[in-house]
Amino acid sequence: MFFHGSSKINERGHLEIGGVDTTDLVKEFGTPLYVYDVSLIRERARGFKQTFDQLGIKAQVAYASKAFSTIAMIQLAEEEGLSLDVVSGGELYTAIAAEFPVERIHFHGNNKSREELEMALNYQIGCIVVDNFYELELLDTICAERNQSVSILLRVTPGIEAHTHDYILTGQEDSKFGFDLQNGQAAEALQKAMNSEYLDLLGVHCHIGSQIFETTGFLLAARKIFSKLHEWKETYSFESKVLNLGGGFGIRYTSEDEPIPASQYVKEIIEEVKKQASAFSMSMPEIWIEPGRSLVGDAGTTLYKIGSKKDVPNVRKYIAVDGGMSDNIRPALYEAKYEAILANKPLQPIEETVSIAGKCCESGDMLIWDLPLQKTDSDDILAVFCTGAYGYSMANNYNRIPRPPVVFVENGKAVLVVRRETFEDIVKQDLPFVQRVKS
Ligand SMILES: Cc1ncc(COP(=O)(O)O)c(C=O)c1O
Ligand SMILES: N[C@@H](CCCC[NH3+])C(=O)O
Repeated sequence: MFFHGSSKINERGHLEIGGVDTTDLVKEFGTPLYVYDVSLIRERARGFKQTFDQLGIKAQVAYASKAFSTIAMIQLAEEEGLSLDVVSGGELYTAIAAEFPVERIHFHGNNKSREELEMALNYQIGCIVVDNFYELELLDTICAERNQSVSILLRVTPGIEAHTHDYILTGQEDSKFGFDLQNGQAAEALQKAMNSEYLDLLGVHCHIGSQIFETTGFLLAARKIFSKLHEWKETYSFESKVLNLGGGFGIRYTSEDEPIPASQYVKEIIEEVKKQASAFSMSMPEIWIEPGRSLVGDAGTTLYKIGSKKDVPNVRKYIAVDGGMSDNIRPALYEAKYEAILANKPLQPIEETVSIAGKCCESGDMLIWDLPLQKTDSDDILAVFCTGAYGYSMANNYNRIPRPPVVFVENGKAVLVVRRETFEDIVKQDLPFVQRVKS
């Protein structure tokens, strides 16, 4: 079993995170419960930033807030000097509610609405990452109506098949995202942006996918982009001030995963960009990256209570917990794998192999298949590791299950940063169809 960050087994023989006993967390906040190890998030953020600083490279490390967007998390990103990537009006609203410095906010998305673009312009955020011709024209029109300029990047698709799950690939030619680099669309977008009175084109952006374990894809993307940038310099006298290479750095969900350290991704990317810049006699652009998962993924642990069991003799033993695909849809969506232990008795000998089921009304609502575990009793606490990215942010109310609360732990203190949803919250938006007359 691999323990992340400050997670360890304490003298009471319980799982402890951030200096707080998880059984105490359960007593205070109930289950299911998302627990975040704040010092691990800080460590990850500093790791990225320090690598750029040590190598003297002008950079922005933007937290891709889609991985886990809450006011507290955005405040933490601000404290750590990160920039912020948002992909919707809701994520932008959260950033504004957290009073995140607007000049460090970058707005992504393949179908931003007029309202969302206007919201970004109202707040005068740092940069809009333009994804397609529709958006390019719409943004230009809105800016002209308001006589307001805005900094933009163009999202390009370099035609790279990174090695990851198909659903989280984004840099390939057949993708809904970005302007194709090879077929002339990116060059057409470049000219349109350069001809606009209101769009200040800072450079290009690309994001090749998520949960990527090798640097090859990033380096290949940098090479392809540079060769285009060189062409664009010769043809259009365009020089990219910024090169944003996105996020996607892989993390260790299970002991089979072997991610490389964040610093290595960054060092290799920098080396390649330097090499390309010098080969084409171009000036070194500012490098931006957008990690999401690698900042928060392994800092999150979900605590569940064990409930019902079902033995299918000679086949499998199902053990159900009080959450499931409503708080972690990743196993159902991507066949994502997780590791888990019993937080209240992790030192007891492993006695059986069980499969952890959620409580939703779906056969596919399975959190972990074939997990070696201690003998369980009802009310034992199951801790599933590495749920910090795309867990809470993709949580839903399927079966009208309230979303769990989020607790930040650090230096022996626990702070509730998202309260548990209630049944009242769940019906809050509902309106009656039939008006009941009170007698
Ligand atoms: C444009 C963009 N930037 C950054 C990210 C963050 O990716 P990850 O969480 O894998 O670092 C994503 C998600 O894949 C993305 O689409
Ligand atoms: N939501 C995905 C990653 C997609 C990232 C967004 N472009 C996951 O849980 O792994």
